[in-house]
Amino acid sequence: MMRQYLALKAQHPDALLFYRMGDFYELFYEDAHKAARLLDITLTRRGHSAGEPIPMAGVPFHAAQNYLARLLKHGESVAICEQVGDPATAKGPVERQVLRVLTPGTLTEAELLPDKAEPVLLALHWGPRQTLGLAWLNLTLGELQLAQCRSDELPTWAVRIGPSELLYSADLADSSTRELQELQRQWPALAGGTGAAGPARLSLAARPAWAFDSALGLRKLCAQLQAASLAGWGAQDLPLAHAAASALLDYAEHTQGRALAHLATLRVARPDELIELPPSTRRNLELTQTLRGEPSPTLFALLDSCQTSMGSRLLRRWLLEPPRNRTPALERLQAIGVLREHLQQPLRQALAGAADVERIAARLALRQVRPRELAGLAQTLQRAAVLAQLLQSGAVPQPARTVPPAESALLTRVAQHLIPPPGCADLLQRALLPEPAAQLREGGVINHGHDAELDGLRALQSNCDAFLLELEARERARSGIANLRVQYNKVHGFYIEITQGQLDRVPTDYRRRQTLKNAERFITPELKAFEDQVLSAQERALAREKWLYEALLEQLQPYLSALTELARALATLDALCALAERSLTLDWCAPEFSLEPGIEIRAGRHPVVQARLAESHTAFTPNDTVLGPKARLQIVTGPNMGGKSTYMRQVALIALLASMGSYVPAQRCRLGPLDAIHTRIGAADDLANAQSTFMVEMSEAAQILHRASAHSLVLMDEIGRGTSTFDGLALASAIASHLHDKVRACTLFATHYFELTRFPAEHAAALNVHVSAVENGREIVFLHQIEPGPASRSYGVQVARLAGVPAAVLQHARQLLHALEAHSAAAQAQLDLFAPAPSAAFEAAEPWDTAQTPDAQPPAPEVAAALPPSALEQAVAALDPDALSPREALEALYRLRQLLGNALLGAAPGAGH
Ligand SMILES: Nc1ncnc2c1ncn2[C@@H]1O[C@H](COP(=O)(O)OP(=O)(O)OP(=O)(O)O)[C@@H](O)[C@H]1O
Repeated sequence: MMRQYLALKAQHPDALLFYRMGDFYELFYEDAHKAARLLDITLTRRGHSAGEPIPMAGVPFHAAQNYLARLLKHGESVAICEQVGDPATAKGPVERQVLRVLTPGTLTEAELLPDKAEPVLLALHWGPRQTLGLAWLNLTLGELQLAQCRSDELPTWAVRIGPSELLYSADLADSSTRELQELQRQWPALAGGTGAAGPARLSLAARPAWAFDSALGLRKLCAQLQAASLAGWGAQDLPLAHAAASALLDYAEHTQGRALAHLATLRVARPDELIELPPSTRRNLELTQTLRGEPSPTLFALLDSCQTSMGSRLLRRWLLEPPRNRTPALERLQAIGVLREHLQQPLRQALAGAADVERIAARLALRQVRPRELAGLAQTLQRAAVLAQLLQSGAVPQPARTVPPAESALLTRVAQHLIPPPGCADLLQRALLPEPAAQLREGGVINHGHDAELDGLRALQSNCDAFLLELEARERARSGIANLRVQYNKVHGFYIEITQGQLDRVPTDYRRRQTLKNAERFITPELKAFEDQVLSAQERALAREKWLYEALLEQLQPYLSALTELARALATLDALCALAERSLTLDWCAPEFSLEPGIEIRAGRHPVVQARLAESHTAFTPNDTVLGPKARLQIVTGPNMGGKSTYMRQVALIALLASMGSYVPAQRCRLGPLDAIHTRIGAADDLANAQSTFMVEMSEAAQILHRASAHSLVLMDEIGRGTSTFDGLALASAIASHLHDKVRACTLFATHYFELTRFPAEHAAALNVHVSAVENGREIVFLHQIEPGPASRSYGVQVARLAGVPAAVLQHARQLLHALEAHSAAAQAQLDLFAPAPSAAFEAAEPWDTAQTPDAQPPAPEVAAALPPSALEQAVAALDPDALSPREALEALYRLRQLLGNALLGAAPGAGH
């Protein structure tokens, strides 16, 4: 047996081998040690090899799923080895075979996968001159994609693809191996942004160098797609990607133990087709994970009111892969518009409870589908027919003012694909019991009336009771033993039981089977013959059911592509209905797109912050944003906690929602072309990688300066904070200048450096805005309203008070602040800079209109001097100190203070100097 084990293990050196022995899967040697450690199961020993005991650990086969899920979560692969021979007839160990290899990137088992996760397998092939071929496979969707890029772009592509497992050639150059190891090490941090709900670990699997063969890859792809060339897919001239695909397909087939019948879609991914959302953006905007790594509260958690996991998975892809081309978004918006009007409710009701047809179709193709999954499919096909009808006829009460569903090309296509392939549902209903057993091995799966032979065998079993009763009556009459009983148990089969007192009346043809204390058990030739027939009927019925089930899977294969389309239509409809529902519930509006670069948002809200505030019945203050070629950079100032980050993030979230084709949390939104959303927000220390806060901050800033374009949206939150004031200020100014002058991206630049509020004075397309706050005695009240002009104060000490800093420290800080303000020449200069700008300028800002006036800047000191004197100034000028008595002087001082108080409270805007 160990020889057999070692031979099988040699074929799967990288996987843990689950070796089936009776009711257990056993692991030996190193595998046993690893499993004992990862699964917390007992390590035992069995027999000896070369004088040493063999380490062994095992898990019961009926509970294996749970253990498998845990191993896969740790990024392990598992080869499942089953007994395929008949123990009764085997000489030596029963024949065993590895029937399936479970790896993180090739899972299809619903019970081993989180509902919303999609495992992706990625293969890489390095070419000459730092080039890289990529091929990746989503086995659930049956979708294969190819791309070629520069090798230094690997992290960006990896984040976009979100693989659970990565294949590379065993003879990879050292430098590339190091790149891969680096990627694997950083993966938990990067994966936080991928939205990959799979393992946070990236499994690396080395494959033999010969598996990466370009010509072979091309042949395999053509064979898979049943085409003579890949030209139709635009994938003919991608030799590096073909080499990667060759290893990918080989590995996928190897793990599934069969060809991938359902894989019929190929796509070539281009670097510039999607709006770039770098890992930092996905993380900072908390798209699918909070900064703490939790799934909620996030934008995706708020959006996902889907009724099915297929819908949720598709919605997640829409969110994380928004295309630059606006056509898909426009189609979705149009469909949402129709659904909002009249169809959303009944469709959502019909969608609830639909089976995961996407995964079922994949598992059907791989012949791994279970009976209950097929029963679920049968029901869902009926549902899909209802949905198609609802969509096509709009068969719900139509309000007078509605657009028929046909107005949406996308809904029309969805409706067509929802019509179940003719014959498929019938076949399933005829072949399967309405509630089949969970496992085929127990029987009870195939329907009555589907197969005459099975019906005959089953009849034999069910006629059994009648026969036994009849036999019992007959034997009682023949022997004259009134309490004679015919019975059955698992160990002894059928027998006739006679109590001790009656033994002398036992007929001569009875053969003794067993002796008990008070009774004897017998068998007769007739009963024996019956037993053989019944027991073999049971076995034959089970074998027949297995055969019929296999035949059913075969009959279903031609429906695969239609089922995959139907799954996609269900997912699309579900995701669209969810977006329609959200837009109604949360009061969102349809965005418009424009060819002019820029973003215009009226009464925009941060959807997640708003939802969180709503829980405590607190209102969210909506804000406007106007960015365009003539007003492309906003310097955002204001007190800590004032709402700067919220404001900046809401702009990015609204732009992203619009780009994915969702309604947006605003009263109006117009969005120009967008190629990327870059963010530099809050420095997270990367201590594990020995990078300081400042280093992280600067490398993120560097990436943005290199990658952003005039069509990008850039959020910079407090850049330069991590170093000394002068260095930080100098860097922040230089970065803002570069973004403004060279990159020309739409930029929101939040800063606590008040010196930067002078920036707009020297840069035509920059303007100051600030979040407002008012002081009420020593209290600070945040208004969260974005207003034109720079902030006048930072309120740091007040915020520290809110945060519970001890009173003595606050008092000390206040004294220091006064001293600093009084003695610093810089502080004097700042006072002029902080004066509010004329408010009219912001109201008028209209980047779509070239005549707008971003140059509405805070008045420069010399301009201020030209203004008419204020009431306070006039009062001071009118004083004649020499002519005042001490008492009059005191009264004058009180009067001046009152005038000063009025000016500071803003009784006369613009006159506070
Ligand atoms: N528009 C708004 N309406 C209502 N509440 C808001 C709004 N914006 C922000 N808030 C509230 O204020 C809190 C602080 O906001 P935010 O983190 O954006 O401030 P900040 O100015 O970036 O602070 P800091 O400078 O300290 O980073 C938020 O958690 C939210 O509760």
